[in-house]
Amino acid sequence: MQRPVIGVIGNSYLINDQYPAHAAGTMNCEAVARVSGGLPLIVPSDPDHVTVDDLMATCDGFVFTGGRPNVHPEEYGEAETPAHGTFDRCRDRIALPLIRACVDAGLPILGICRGFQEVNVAMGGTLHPEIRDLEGRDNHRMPDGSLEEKFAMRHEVTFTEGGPFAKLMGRAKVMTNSLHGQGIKTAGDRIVVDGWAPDGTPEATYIKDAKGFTLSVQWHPEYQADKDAVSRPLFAAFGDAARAYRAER
Ligand SMILES: N[C@@H](CCC(=O)NCCCC(=O)O)C(=O)O
Repeated sequence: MQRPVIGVIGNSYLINDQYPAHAAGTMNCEAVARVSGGLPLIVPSDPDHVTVDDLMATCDGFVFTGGRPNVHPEEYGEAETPAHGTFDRCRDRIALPLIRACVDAGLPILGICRGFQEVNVAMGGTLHPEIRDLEGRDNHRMPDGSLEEKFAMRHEVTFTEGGPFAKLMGRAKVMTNSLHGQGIKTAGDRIVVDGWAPDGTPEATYIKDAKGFTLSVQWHPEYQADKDAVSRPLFAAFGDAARAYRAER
């Protein structure tokens, strides 16, 4: 069977501060190709170029990747403030309806960092603009330094005993990296938080009663996914779900 086609939801960049480009991190495509066994297809996140129907007809799964710009707070009914940072309204306009359509259709999705936050907002949840400013919460932002230092293990994540993440990982606690400023404030409809950082920040979710794969994580499993004992089962299970979806349709 042909490999499942995995839409890798991209971000907008200005190369050399001048040349507009749609791109997705190489690590995401490597994880999809090497660990999920899928064909990575980078998606330009702009409703002028792609539609939800086009994408669903083409792809057997989607990775909603990380990205610096935050989901616009209007998407969850809050007014914009300086704390909300920068936005990518084009990605919001594709990613949020695409997530809802995939959940309805049972098409597998994997949310990563910004993608994890998008899944929550798409289902009606809200976000804190800056979790390190909250009482008792830690700084989860990306550290300075080399790529190795940025993606180094930073904190434990504890999963619900017997939940899908604990079953997938074969253990209730794992170590993860951490490269985000925002976090889930209220969980959306059917969003089940299944893993937490030591400060209580939600780190792993799934969508209750969804027909397809819906696991999402606040950390970045795409970093060295083929070598990492936490990333590997996640991308492998996502690939299995996309293969099953492709075989069925
Ligand atoms: N904007 C959100 C999400 C953070 C996130 O996805 N970080 C990864 C950035 C990787 C990149 O620059 O491509 C937040 O800060 O919470």
